[in-house]
Amino acid sequence: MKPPIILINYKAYENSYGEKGVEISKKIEKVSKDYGVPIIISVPATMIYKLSQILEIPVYAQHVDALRHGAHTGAILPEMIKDAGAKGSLLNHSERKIRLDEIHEAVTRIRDLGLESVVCADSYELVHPLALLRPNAILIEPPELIGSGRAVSKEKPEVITRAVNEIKKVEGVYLIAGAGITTGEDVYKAIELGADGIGVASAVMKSSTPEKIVEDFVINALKAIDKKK
Ligand SMILES: O=C(CO)COP(=O)(O)O
Repeated sequence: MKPPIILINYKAYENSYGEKGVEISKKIEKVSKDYGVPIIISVPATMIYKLSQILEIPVYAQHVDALRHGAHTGAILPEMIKDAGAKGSLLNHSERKIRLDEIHEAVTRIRDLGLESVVCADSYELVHPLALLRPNAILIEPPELIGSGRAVSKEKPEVITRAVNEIKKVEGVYLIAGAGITTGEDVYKAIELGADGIGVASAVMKSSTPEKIVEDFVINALKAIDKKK
């Protein structure tokens, strides 16, 4: 059975960068190693190099610009995140949306560079069309539940089940679910509903004991996967 996918999006929370960013990342890596479960962290662009140097878990960017080398002030190109040590990037997050043609270009360039992409979808209807672009995974997240503490798996389980049906139309693309994931039970439920894993931000980034939250998520993800066997 393949391991669950756990993606922690640091966003721009206070402990997403600097010494605090290093500290939380080391704690997350320890849980990943203790349980043998890969945990992806998507970090601010300024932290990619530093964290890639000291960690073995996959470090992702939170966004890339689908642009080529040239006169683009402030741009973050796929080549730049690769050079900094990133293994991949999130794309099209609700808080950082890009156009469909930009998603297509970014996914293709990221793949050509040997990196991975996780494309966010804010409704299940977009899961199939976005999966046709062949990212590594789609992250389904109803925007109204993001940061709410009300988990998609409990509040809108039908979004996950419908997204799971959509992803089946395309082979080899994983489906992960996020928005409001707070407890181990939320994680268990998401995987029970058919997701390959979860995406999370605030429950981890705003916790005073993030390692305990992540451990609880991992234990429950493993339990849910085990039950599916
Ligand atoms: O946007 C998210 C992950 O990308 C989810 O955010 P929350 O876990 O804070 O709801």
